[in-house]
Amino acid sequence: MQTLFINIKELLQVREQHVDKVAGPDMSVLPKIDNAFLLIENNLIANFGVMENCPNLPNATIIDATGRVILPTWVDSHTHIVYAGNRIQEFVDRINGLTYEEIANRGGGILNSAKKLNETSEDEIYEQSKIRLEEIIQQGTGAVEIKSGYGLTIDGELKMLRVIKRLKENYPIAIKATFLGAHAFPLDYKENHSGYIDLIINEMLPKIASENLADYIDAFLETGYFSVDETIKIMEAGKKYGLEPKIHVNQFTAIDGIKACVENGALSVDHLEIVTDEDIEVLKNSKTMPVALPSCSYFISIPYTPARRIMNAGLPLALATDYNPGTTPSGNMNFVVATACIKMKMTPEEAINAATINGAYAMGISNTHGSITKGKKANILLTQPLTSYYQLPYSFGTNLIDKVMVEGKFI
Ligand SMILES: N=CN[C@@H](CCC(=O)O)C(=O)O
Ligand SMILES: [Zn+2]
Repeated sequence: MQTLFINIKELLQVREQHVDKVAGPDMSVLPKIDNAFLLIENNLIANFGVMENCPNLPNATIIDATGRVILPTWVDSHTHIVYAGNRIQEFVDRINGLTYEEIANRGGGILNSAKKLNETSEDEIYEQSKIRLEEIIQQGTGAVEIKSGYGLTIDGELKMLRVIKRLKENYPIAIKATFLGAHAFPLDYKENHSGYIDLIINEMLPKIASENLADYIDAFLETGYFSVDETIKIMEAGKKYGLEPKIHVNQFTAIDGIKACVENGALSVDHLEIVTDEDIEVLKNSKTMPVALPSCSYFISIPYTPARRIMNAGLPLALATDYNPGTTPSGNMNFVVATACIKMKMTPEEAINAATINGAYAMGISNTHGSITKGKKANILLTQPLTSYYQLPYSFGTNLIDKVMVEGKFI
């Protein structure tokens, strides 16, 4: 089956040669073709170029994209979309002056979600979560990483990961599962951290590995949550089962966690709202992708990740949503890209690179996703007619996505 898009106003993120990520000054380069064609064959990108070279294909389905922009679907490398219920009351409590930390100290926060999750059946969690997955696909996300971490019990964590597995089986987009048992210490282990870490390492991980339920391992490395040494233990244990680390770090405090993550070969370090010069130094010459989550900064009023400092140091940067019930009840990558431009002063080119090819790197799929490259998955966004792609972040409150194609099929 062939689909041929013709007269595309701007075809973005065109990479003739494979790149797995872009860093430093290269982030400001977003290769594009004006007045382009794009040929999809079955589920793959088969060809593209300027309209003068457009092939004549009488059997193809022709789509006239006059005035419209086409780009790869967003790659959201950090979410927690499998959860039960919501935390709307905490949202109002924060408006009334409580901080995220104060709410957590009162038994709210992650423990509040864990209580709800453990009281909810797997089927019900699946039903609630699939609504969010369907929503983000319509908003243009074509690949997503989903974490556990609201179980904090053996059964709860397994339940979450089985829901993620069902989502993987039932939806066409690429999904990676991350085991986040080390998200918070359950109340029973408040004074017995080593007991909970033993539970993760000796009970949860072997079961998860035997059912092949996770691709990555995560921990919330933060003051008041998991220390550097505790996180190192978790990362080392995960790696023994083939789970590469992707770690929550430097959200509220900088405690040399990034160094530990880099030394343990983390694929990504995520949040980075508070970053020291030493943190930036250790990321240089590493394979670790820094990931910024601007919707989280927006929603709970914490600093934005210093994108310019990171990119000026020659580093790459990815953007993701962090969709979760506590700090970011939104999975809209269009909003993430716009907020990165408006609040983090990323250029549209940098933000789109961060939300496509670098996001793909941060979920280990840049061979197949994140750019318009021959042989990659036919995952593309067709916009409404636009002045130019600058309108994507500029008209930040307007839905400019007309159609989403995943693996060659419109969703
Ligand atoms: N910071 C840690 N985890 C989530 C929030 C978890 C929650 O509050 O439910 C995050 O990435 O923001
Ligand atoms: Zn998160």
